[in-house]
Formats: sequence, structure tokens, C-alpha cells
Amino acid sequence: MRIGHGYDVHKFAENRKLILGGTEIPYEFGLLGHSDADVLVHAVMDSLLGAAALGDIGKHFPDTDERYKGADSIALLKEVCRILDENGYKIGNIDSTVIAQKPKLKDYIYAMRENIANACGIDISQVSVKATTEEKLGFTGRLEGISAHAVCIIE
Ligand SMILES: Nc1ccn([C@@H]2O[C@H](COP(=O)(O)O)[C@@H](O)[C@H]2O)c(=O)n1
Ligand SMILES: C[C@@]1(CO)OP(=O)(O)OP(=O)(O)OC[C@H]1O
Repeated sequence: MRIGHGYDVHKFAENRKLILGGTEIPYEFGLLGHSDADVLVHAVMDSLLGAAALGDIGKHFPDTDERYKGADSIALLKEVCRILDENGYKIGNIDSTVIAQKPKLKDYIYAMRENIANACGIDISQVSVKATTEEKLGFTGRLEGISAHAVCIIE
């Protein structure tokens, strides 16, 4: 059994969709990135790659590579899960926290869990997504961006 941890941050920008956990969330700002900037899925991918000691998303999907411009992070997650499978690993469970002052995410949590579970070929009960604010403190509190943490167990 091996444990993994992932962390990511993306800043808010105008004229971008807000995609979290493969779900489009209505909000006045989206997140800036080379890909769709799905900060939650990025943290999940880094936790899985970390658990397997197989590097990180920047190694597998460089932000200098045009192939990943505007990439659907759920498709990248499928590729990470294929790499884990190829290396003989199975996912035990994933837990994650999105840190966002706004928007309220509770109505989208189930859809995010479902998208992540489907991409990984696991049951939704193996995927947890939580949300919290930082009580208006720090860069998330100032509405500058969103961060996410993820941990996982692989076997
Ligand atoms: N972007 C967010 C942040 C929080 N929630 C939900 O609200 C609860 C209370 O958050 P606090 O930061 O005030 O502790 C939290 O446990 C989440 O259920 C949310 O939906 N979206
Ligand atoms: C996901 C990738 C894909 O090019 O691009 P970004 O959306 O910029 O996201 P980041 O969290 O900076 O990770 C780097 C890249 O792997």
C-alpha cells in the first residue's frame, strides 16, 4: 500500500470557464492555465503519480507542449490512471479538498466525484471531494484563485 499527495493552485481570470472536477461551474471568473486549469483534477493526478513515484503532471504533460493547450484535465486523469494500471497499481481511495472563497461548490460535489471516479474506473464511494473557504484569508480569501489538495492510497 502506498500513499500519495498532490497540491495545485490556479489564479482567477476573466473570459475563462470555471472547471472543477470535470464540471463546469457557473461563476464570473474561470481559472487560468495552459490546460482547462482544473485545479482539483491536477491535485488528484499529482497524488496518484506521487503515490507511484512516477513524477508529476508537469513531467507527463508539459505546459510547453501545444498538445495540452486547453486540454480536458479529465482526459489527462484517464491517462494517469492508464499509466498506474500499466505499472500494476490499483487505486484504494482518493480524498480531496478544494479551497475556494467563492463560488459555493456543494451542489457540484457529487458530479465532481462521479467524473473523477469514472475517469479512474473506480466506484464513486472511493472518491471524496470536499470544499472549504479560508475565511477570507490569504490568496483564496482575496478571491485571487483556487487551490486544491488531494491524497490517495494505491495498492
Ligand atoms: N467554496 C465552498 C466553500 C465551502 N463550501 C461548504 O461550506 C462549508 C463551510 O465552509 P467554511 O469554509 O466556512 O468552513 C464547507 O464545509 C462546505 O460544505 C462550499 O460548498 N463551497
Ligand atoms: C496541466 C498542465 C498541462 O500542460 O497545464 P496547466 O493547466 O498550466 O496546469 P499546471 O497545474 O500548471 O500543470 C502543468 C501542466 O501539466
